Amino acid sequence: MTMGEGTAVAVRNAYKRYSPKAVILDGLNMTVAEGTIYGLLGPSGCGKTTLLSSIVGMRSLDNGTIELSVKHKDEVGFMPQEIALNTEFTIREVFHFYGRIHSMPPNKIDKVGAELLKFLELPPMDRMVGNCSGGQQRRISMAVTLLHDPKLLILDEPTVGVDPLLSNSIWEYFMEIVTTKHKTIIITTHYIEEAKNSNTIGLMRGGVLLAEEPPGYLMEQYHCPTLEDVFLKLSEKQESDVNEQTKPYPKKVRNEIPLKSDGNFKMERFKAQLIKNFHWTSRNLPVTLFVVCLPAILFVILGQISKHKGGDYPVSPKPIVLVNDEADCRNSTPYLQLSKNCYPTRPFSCRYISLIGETFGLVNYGSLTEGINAVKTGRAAGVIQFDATFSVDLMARLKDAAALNNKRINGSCVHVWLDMSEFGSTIRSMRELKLSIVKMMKDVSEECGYNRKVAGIPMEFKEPIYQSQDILQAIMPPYFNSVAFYTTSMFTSSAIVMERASGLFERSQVAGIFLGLTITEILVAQMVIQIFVMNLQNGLSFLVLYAIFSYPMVGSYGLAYLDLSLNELAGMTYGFLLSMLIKEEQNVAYAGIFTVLTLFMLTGESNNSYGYLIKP
Ligand SMILES: Nc1ncnc2c1ncn2[C@@H]1O[C@H](COP(=O)(O)OP(=O)(O)OP(=O)(O)O)[C@@H](O)[C@H]1O
Repeated sequence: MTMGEGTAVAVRNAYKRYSPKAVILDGLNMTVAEGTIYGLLGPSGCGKTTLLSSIVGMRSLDNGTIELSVKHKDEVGFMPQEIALNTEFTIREVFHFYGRIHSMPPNKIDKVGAELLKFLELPPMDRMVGNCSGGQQRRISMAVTLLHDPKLLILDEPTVGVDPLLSNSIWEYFMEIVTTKHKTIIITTHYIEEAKNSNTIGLMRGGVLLAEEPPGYLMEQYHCPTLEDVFLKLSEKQESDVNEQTKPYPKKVRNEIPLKSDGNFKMERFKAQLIKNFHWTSRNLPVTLFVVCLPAILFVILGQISKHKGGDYPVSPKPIVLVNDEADCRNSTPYLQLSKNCYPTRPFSCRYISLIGETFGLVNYGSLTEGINAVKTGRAAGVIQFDATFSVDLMARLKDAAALNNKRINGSCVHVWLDMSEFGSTIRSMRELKLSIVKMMKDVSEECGYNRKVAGIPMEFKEPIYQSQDILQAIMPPYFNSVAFYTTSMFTSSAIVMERASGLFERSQVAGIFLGLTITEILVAQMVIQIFVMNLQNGLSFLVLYAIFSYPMVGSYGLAYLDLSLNELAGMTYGFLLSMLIKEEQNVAYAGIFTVLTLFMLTGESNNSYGYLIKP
């Protein structure tokens, strides 16, 4: 198809549907002459926005063609129905963002911006967009559309919420720029009266244009005093003309977006996006601080624990109940003769109690039932019970375990019942209890002339090759990585999703950002900010971990930092992916939580603590 001379927009045989039953454009034809105002009228939901967004290349038709006399995105000004502005920005910042995208020099942006401000009766430049009224925000949106003086203006309901006087002067302005500057304007409005000022009216209904003529001509031809009456008449005619034979919906074909932008990467657009991201980051200080400080705060908490408890999880603050049927260790230290050469001075149960007394709070109970009851009612963390023959049986076990019957083997055991509901503290308790019994047996063996090592379990853990046996040190890298991955992915995805939610993408798409080639600009600009925030986060965390809490660095600081940064890069990439796949902000957050929990639970990051259980 070739467009006729003097035609600004030609839509031919346009088909579009969102579902097989909801056909929005049904073979629509539209012709907009250059240097005219085209008023597109039709009932709510008839597809006006769908048509306009197809013209500017935000949506693609299923079938049909669109041709424009302008070829470049810079030559189009699109005002979407939503306000589509960053509410955390001042009016000046908004003007400069869009001005830069269109390669306007800053002084020109200020000059034109000031004129538009005056004409559209807007508040001062330094007012936050979010602090402007709804009507003012719409007018800022219109100012942004007019700022770069585009040849083709596409305005979706520009005069909603504007008082009649101002609305009148806006229309006068439109008529003036059409005449003096040969601009072309397509406008949708619900106020049919004001549409009379258009050069051409397109009446849209049922996926087609019922008529496309000058308003005066329409009223005259259909003998109607108002455009509403014309519309009513044509609608009735359309109803009666309905052809029972429904024509098949054409096959979907790939349509070229009619507008092009300047290559893959344009410095001015990149700078605009970067400055905008920087403003966004500084204006959303709580989010930024959350991202920067979260790992450091976690490390302060973990660091406090490790400082007080020798680098381990603390044991429960609740006491452990002792039920000692062998001896009352508080009153006497009875002499104990176990063999001819061996005279340990105290019963083994008392020696063991002394050892564990350094770590646990202990309380003596008379019976096992009472002790168990104390645990069940939350007054104690566990019960330890010794049989009356504990020392004798344990000594016999040391000398010749193979000769013992079950009763004596049982009598040589420390019986332990623990409340396992507090996982972190319980694994520490189990470890302490096990280490103490091994230590006591080794001491006794030595005292009785045996080799110390015989008393231990036949396994010896040497210095770890990687990581530490200290649980808090061992869990730190995976914790750090998980938090860093989560915060970077959330920071990236929420920045993009929030921008999309406010409709900014729609407008910037037309201005040349996003879609097609210039996604590079968005990615790079986001990466620059993200890397800045990431380094703040890492620097603060390293300071807390290694300078304040003096955590040992087993490897190299450089490699640890690099590892963390790569992990954050993965987080950032994942954040981009989430923001492309998911539209709603809160769903992105849910997806992020789901991912991190899944990674944490299934990839072994949390398994450090399980591994700890089997260490002696
Ligand atoms: N992305 C989408 N997915 C599914 N349906 C959609 C989508 N966008 C629009 N629609 C539907 O398509 C129809 C046309 O919508 P459109 O926004 O183009 O109408 P409109 O004429 O601009 O309406 P209004 O005057 O109220 O703004 C509506 O029924 C709308 O619900």
